[in-house]
Amino acid sequence: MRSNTIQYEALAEQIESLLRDPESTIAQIKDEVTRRRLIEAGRKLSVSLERPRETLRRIGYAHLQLPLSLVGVETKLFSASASEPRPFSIAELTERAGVDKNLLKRLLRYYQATDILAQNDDDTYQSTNVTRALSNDDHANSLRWTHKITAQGALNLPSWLQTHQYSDPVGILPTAWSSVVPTDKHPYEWLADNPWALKLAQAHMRVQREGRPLFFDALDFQQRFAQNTTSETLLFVDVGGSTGPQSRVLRQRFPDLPGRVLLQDRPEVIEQAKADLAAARIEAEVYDIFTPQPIKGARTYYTRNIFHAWGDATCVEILINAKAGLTDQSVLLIDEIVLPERDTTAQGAQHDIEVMICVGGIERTKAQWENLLNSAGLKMQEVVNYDTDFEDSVIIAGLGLN
Ligand SMILES: C[S@@+](CC[C@H](N)C(=O)[O-])C[C@H]1O[C@@H](n2cnc3c(N)ncnc32)[C@H](O)[C@@H]1O
Repeated sequence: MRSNTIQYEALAEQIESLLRDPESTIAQIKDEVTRRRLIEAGRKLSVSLERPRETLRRIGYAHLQLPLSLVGVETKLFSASASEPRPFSIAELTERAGVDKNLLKRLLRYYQATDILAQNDDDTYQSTNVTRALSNDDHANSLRWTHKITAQGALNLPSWLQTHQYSDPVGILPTAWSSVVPTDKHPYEWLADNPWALKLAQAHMRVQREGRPLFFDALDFQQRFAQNTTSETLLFVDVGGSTGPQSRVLRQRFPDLPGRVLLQDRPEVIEQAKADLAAARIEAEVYDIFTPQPIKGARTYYTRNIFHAWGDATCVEILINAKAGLTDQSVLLIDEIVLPERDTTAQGAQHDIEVMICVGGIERTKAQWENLLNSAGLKMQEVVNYDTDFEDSVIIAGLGLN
């Protein structure tokens, strides 16, 4: 019945007409929900129409995307072609990228065929939204991180899981990644010894958050946690806050809110970030989450993407240490993915595998979170989902149910 009413040829022509001028298509789609629906529907339709050999090609050649993208980044081919909104000849790109002309023609053929660059005629190419996305410094560092770290572990995952008899690798060291890197240190210790990798990791974390909503968008921080404060009130303790993206947002959104904002992290991170943080009115101190929280009675203790790096027993230890700071007036705000029991998004599931590979971590469901909190003698008060694409949520926990 349904197949009689749908005109598939007309539908294909309609989609092709959208692709003839992608820039104006993007400009015409005004709302984010429709844009996301089109992306998901297009992706799922494409997979569901595949014949077996097409499935094999999609999966079997996926490994080329990352290294080939990195070649375009490192040669500055992408940044050169995205520098101006006009076509570039192969001769011009050869000069800018410093790549042999014959090699460049082969690379450009791959980039055109995989929609990374658009080809205008035999000899000219022009940037697209994809080329522009790959031209940004943080994005380049995120690709370098993925290439050097996550991809190595991902390629090693089948044999690593087999070696571990396919047990759930939560909290197991060495991880799939560190088993291919010459170190017996925990990945965080290894990062501390390798500043080049720490820089890439921080760029990767920034990029992952780009354009995504924040918990501040779903919760009125001032209304909920910052009534009747003075300049001495400890408003927000950003535990494992890295370079302080969230503390900065708090200061920017509530510039006149009286109270202190304090960021805690490992020594090498604090050393690198403290001058910048001070300029943004954020105090910084070294604190190890494996010791009891020395700051007592702050309004909020905030952690983002900390617990997903650790197994359950370690998380309970960190929570018990966090509890040492809490009073009845305090809450713990745990900003992490909370996976649904069914129909998880690809983004949420990919993050789970990424933390498994890199640090032996796990993204958890609501029931798993509640279990962890109860084991540490804490109560889950509320879970506020603020990004359905990534399953991002903030869990509000405390000494009691409130
Ligand atoms: C995935 S990053 C999250 C950073 C930040 N919360 C954010 O969301 O952008 C994890 C952070 O935990 C910090 N960390 C790891 N081990 C720690 C420890 N033992 N004590 C304090 N911080 C730690 C790392 O240095 C890093 O900044």
